Amino acid sequence: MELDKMDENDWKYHGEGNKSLVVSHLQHCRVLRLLKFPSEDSAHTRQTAEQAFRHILNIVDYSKYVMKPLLGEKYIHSGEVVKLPLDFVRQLSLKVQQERPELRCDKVMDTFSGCGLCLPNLTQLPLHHLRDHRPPICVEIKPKCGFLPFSRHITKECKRKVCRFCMHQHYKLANGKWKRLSRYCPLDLFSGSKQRMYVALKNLLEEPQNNLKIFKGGELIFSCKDDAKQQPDLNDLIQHLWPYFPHSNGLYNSHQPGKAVLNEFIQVICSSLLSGGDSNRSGEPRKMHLSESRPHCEASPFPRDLLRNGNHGLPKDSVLSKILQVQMLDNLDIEGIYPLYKRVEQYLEEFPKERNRLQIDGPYNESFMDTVKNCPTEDDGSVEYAVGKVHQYRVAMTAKDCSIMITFAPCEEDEEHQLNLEKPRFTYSVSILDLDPKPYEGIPHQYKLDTKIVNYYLRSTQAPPPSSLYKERQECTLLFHAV
Ligand SMILES: O=P(O)(O)O[C@@H]1[C@@H](OP(=O)(O)O)[C@H](OP(=O)(O)O)[C@H](O)[C@H](OP(=O)(O)O)[C@H]1OP(=O)(O)O
Ligand SMILES: Nc1ncnc2c1ncn2[C@@H]1O[C@H](COP(=O)(O)OP(=O)(O)OP(=O)(O)O)[C@@H](O)[C@H]1O
Repeated sequence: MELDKMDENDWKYHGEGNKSLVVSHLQHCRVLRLLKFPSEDSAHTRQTAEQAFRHILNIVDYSKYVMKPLLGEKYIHSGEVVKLPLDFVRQLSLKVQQERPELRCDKVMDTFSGCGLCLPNLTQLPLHHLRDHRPPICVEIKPKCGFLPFSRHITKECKRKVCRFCMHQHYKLANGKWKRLSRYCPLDLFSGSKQRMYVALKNLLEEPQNNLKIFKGGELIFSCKDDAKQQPDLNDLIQHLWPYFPHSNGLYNSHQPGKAVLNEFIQVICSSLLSGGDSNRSGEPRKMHLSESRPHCEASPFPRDLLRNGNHGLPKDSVLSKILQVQMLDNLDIEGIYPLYKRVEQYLEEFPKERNRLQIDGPYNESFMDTVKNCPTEDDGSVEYAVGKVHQYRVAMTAKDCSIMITFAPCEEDEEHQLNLEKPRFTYSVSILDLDPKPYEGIPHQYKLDTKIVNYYLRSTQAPPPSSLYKERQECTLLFHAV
């Protein structure tokens, strides 16, 4: 890719989140990730190219020196910062505008700094794997927080029983962010039990929201609809998946062949999420167990009587286990972190120059990583302890908001990295993306949001219904029983 010969016609819109917009190259397996800003915020126009460059460099350093050592080399692609011609970025911004979903248009692409991040296109597989005519399928999952908080600082008992994702659903529905509740529960996905993972993935397929996207040959084929009222088309997905699971025709006596295809598809996803674990002497994968946290969320639709105390847990080096371990660096919960944040703030008010030494805004290097790894377990009242815990919390927040990309394609018998399934065989790769640092200044917002989510959940699930509704409830108990 020659940076001085960039042509917007070589790129197309690929996707976006809250903070960045991604375009993919038409020929090469590359994407460009460009930052976005609130459209009403003209302040970013004053951000110098130098500051923007530093910002993106911080993102790369954080991925390289903090997240990579914690999550494992093999899952992370940190990318490189590139300086792009301003004219190219402006033309690109105009070109992609019509493709952007309406709900993301509250922000505009950064067309001022000329800085971007160049990464491998993870929805594709490197060419040498592609001996088959069927293009790779890529499943992107944003799993969110996979454990129940266990901190002694928690003041609301429900946080120990119902996971943040399930509680947050009620708040999102009330705010109009989504039109239907998702039945996905992260604790099921992170359980390591194939049954529970199956249910979690099935629920993601039924209501993907922003937690599931599927690509075929790099093109998005399944996600939440732009019009949130519409449900995604599972039949359409099945049509796309048929050629990858041809023998599923024979399963289920062909009564529900579509169901068999989805069933196999889910199994492939489960296997890749659980793969990568090393084995102990008897060949059994080493497991990670959640000793500190209750392993089941009371709001999950998974039937309680099917919960067994079997030896589940996640294989130790699997992508899910790696992410969960980093998420669990948040062992004080926001309720325990907020007072420590205030301790740091007070200290910085007195000694503003200490901000750099304490690496509040980076740089994200080995020394930052040392503070994260070697933070004392007991509070000695020092600012160092407070900063260490705040750093750990922010790292955990990144892991709670990252995405996993599983890309697989049919392969030939002798290829490495095969999923260990009877038939068919796939070559696959698993990566973790969106590993940006979460801002230190975001902590007060997190504290308020946590209170809102919990209070809203308690009000919406425990409040006595309005009197007229109550009458109806008594008359039709069968229809209105609590879920
Ligand atoms: O707070 P949450 O759990 O709602 O997470 C936010 C995400 O919402 P979600 O609940 O996944 O739909 C949110 O995602 P969406 O914009 O809703 O797709 C962002 O990922 C946000 O991170 P950032 O501010 O862009 O760095 C996320 O904010 P952080 O809390 O990770 O900073
Ligand atoms: N390296 C990559 N290869 C392929 N697709 C990518 C890559 N990086 C990002 N994408 C796509 O672009 C989308 C947006 O990217 P990303 O999640 O990094 O945005 P974000 O704005 O940081 O997200 P968030 O809303 O979580 O803050 C992703 O959901 C994914 O589909």
